[in-house]
Amino acid sequence: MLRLDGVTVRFGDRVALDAVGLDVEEHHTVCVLGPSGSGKSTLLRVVAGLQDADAGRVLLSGNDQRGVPPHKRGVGLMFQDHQLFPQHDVGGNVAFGLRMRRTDRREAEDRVAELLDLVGLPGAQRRAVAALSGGEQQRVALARALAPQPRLLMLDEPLGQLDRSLRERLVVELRGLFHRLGTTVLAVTHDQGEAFALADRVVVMSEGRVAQSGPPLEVWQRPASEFVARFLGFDNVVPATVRGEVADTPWGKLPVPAGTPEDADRVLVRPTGVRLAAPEEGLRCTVEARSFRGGNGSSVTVLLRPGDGDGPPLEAACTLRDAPEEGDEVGAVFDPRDVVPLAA
Ligand SMILES: Nc1ncnc2c1ncn2[C@@H]1O[C@H](COP(=O)(O)OP(=O)(O)OP(=O)(O)O)[C@@H](O)[C@H]1O
Repeated sequence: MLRLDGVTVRFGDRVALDAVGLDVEEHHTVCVLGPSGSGKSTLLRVVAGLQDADAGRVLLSGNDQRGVPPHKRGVGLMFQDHQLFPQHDVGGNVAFGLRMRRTDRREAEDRVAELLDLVGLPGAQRRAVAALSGGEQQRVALARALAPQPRLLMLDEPLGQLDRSLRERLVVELRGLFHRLGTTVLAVTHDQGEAFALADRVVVMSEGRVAQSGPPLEVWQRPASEFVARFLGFDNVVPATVRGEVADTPWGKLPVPAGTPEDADRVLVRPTGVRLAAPEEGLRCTVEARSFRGGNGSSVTVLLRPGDGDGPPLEAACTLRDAPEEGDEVGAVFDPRDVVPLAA
């Protein structure tokens, strides 16, 4: 459906996109994830035709889009701040794209009603947009973007402005909606939770390049680099020398999976892979801090200071019931399944 091939965009001497390659399959949702300034919005703008590429090609259904104006690309774009028209009511907003295409009035009314049902705002046609909550405005913006039935729907921080509980609910609803409609979606977000919940595939960007791309679970389980690991919130990353099934690290010799390439020069230890045992077992540590994370497992993150005090701190995850107190001495035992070698 969509292919980017070596797309480069420069602003003066700043490279916003650096030879980006990306594929979005029909009916799939792809989420582009990355820190501020990594080039996410520029990527959407290039696909929409709002920004020219300095090099490379954008193909939609196999056709090079060079020179094709935005309104002829058949893509829908929903921006971060949803930009509803305050002078129009909800129905007028949703019907906007249909009016532009001179859709028959009766047909447009039916389509608007159908879309408002879909986004959970049945019968809201005559309501003023200013009188809607943030979440309701977001739904109207979504209905408006879906109305002209774009072959590709692009969302820029679709849930950016909303509070956490509403976002978590909407993300589940959106995923269901896109699956039912068979919509092909390219979304941009800096929120990894949102990306992982919404996407069939995530693309992590760093400084205008694709740092990693793959199914959410794969990226989560096997971050390709220290950058991706840290961006996903993993802080247990240390230098390592790999020999066979052992990595030599500041936390001692850690088990790594068989077949780990010896050019791996650091390892990530997922906090869930650090088991807390008696001090004489494993790496001796002092509990420096603990913070309650909530959630169903009542999880606690425990910050450990290894014995001699000069090694890097180590994070462990455990349940509230098993959490040691600050100042306790414990032994850290590493589970090889949660030790992830990172490529140089
Ligand atoms: N019109 C412009 N003129 C000059 N530089 C620009 C322009 N648009 C973007 N940039 C620069 O290009 C880089 C990528 O910007 P972009 O907006 O694509 O990042 P982003 O990942 O979407 O960031 P954010 O999450 O903050 O929206 C940034 O360094 C930005 O400053």
